[in-house]
Amino acid sequence: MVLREVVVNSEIIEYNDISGCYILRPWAMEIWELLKEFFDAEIKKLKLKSYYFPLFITENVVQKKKDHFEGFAPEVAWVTKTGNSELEAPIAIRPTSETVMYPYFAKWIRSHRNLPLRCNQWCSVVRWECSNPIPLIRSREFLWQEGHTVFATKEESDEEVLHILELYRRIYEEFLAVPVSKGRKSEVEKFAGGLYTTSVEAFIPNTGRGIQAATSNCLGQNFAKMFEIFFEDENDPAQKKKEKNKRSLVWQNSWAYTTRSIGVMVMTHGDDKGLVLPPRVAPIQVMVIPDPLEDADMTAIKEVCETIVYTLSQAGIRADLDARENYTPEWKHSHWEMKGVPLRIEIDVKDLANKQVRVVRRDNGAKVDIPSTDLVEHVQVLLDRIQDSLFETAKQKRDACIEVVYTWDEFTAAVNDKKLILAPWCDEEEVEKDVRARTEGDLGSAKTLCAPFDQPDLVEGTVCFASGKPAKTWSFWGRSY
Ligand SMILES: O=C1CCCN[C@@H]1CCCn1cnc2cc(F)c(Cl)cc2c1=O
Ligand SMILES: [Mg+2]
Repeated sequence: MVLREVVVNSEIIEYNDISGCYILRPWAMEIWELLKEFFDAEIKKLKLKSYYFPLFITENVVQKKKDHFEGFAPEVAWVTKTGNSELEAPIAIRPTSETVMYPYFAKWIRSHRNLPLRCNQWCSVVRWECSNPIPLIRSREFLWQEGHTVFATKEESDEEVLHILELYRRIYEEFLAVPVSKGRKSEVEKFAGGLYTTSVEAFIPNTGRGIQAATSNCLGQNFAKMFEIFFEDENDPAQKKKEKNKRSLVWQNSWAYTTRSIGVMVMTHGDDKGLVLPPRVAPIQVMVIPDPLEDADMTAIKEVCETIVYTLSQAGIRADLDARENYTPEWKHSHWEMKGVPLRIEIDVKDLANKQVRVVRRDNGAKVDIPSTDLVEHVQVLLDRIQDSLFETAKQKRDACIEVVYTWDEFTAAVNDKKLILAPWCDEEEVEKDVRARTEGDLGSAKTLCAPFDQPDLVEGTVCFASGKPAKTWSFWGRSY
């Protein structure tokens, strides 16, 4: 089932009249909140502080940095009037918050005692992209967190970039059960204003496209120069000798993940019955459904169901009961399968008599009768097994798509076979641009996804698949979202 159908049928998304804008319904927001709960707790351990900066950016601020943002100008949405009166100067809606935040970082940072400054905000951003919108994957407004941190030294900055990247890997692999590759973006793909960009990259086997899952940038001192963010570093011996107020430029990072993560999960695990939710992000992990025969004692069955829901909930399992009388059990089974609920518990009079329940797994359809005595342990074991099985299955599928190539012909064949390509590369920008040009097609061109930190051996003398020059690094290539 295609993404658009799954997200609507599973009640994750409702389409809205503005193209590229979507309503996130509870089934999406509860997943987002489970991810946020984990990530926010982790960054609070790193002493990140919560901020909220304005949605609006004055034109002169955006124009002042226009050289930096010139490539993005077409995506910026502007407010030009209120009521019937034109605004004197148009106001931009934030597509990202560097230009909103950094003038204040410059104001707030005077000495090294103000450092590190660690700012995170949970908000939405607007990017009026014109390429075809895809719910959750490419929308004109999306939810994200954006972390913006400021350090006195490059070492602190480098270390945090990787710490945050590991949190993003955990979000995908431990919660969404999506395998991702950590790596470094090429000079062409990196955040233009930064020093280097690291990312976690996912891959969608069905479409054969890579997708950037989250990004963690080291900005170096580039934005410090642009926004004049200095600090007086009494510890710097050089400053002792020179004039008192010799100041140093700060080192900065910025990092984000978005509601795109939910879309990647849907595409990774969905099947022809609809959504398949990894238990750790399932708003409901177990749905209890009474399965009465005609003249069954409904009250007795319902009581048992309510006790089961209560017992599971007390154990911290997100369980619910669907005892609606206006729907048949069969309707309910397919409804909750469509919504991807990991486990279904069916109760009928036979189960009542045998003091057991029937548990059905959403991921592989397995049915098992378990005693209603040690139900909690059984259910928790099953949920953990589903979580691991979804990840392992997705990892095998993704790994089966990886193709190692050494020549141009092997490369183009692999692109057409919708593979995730691993190729030795000379790491030259011009060569990457050339590959993109030469692979242009109606399905889009191939580009670098990342140079994985986990590098295979690069045998001496290996040449770049595209240029024939000495290869410097292995890189993932492919079509992408
Ligand atoms: O990736 C992150 C982590 C969180 C904070 N931001 C950076 C860079 C974002 C790049 N980027 C991405 N998209 C943009 C769209 C725009 F319209 C404008 Cl004006 C700027 C940008 C832009 O800078
Ligand atoms: Mg963009």
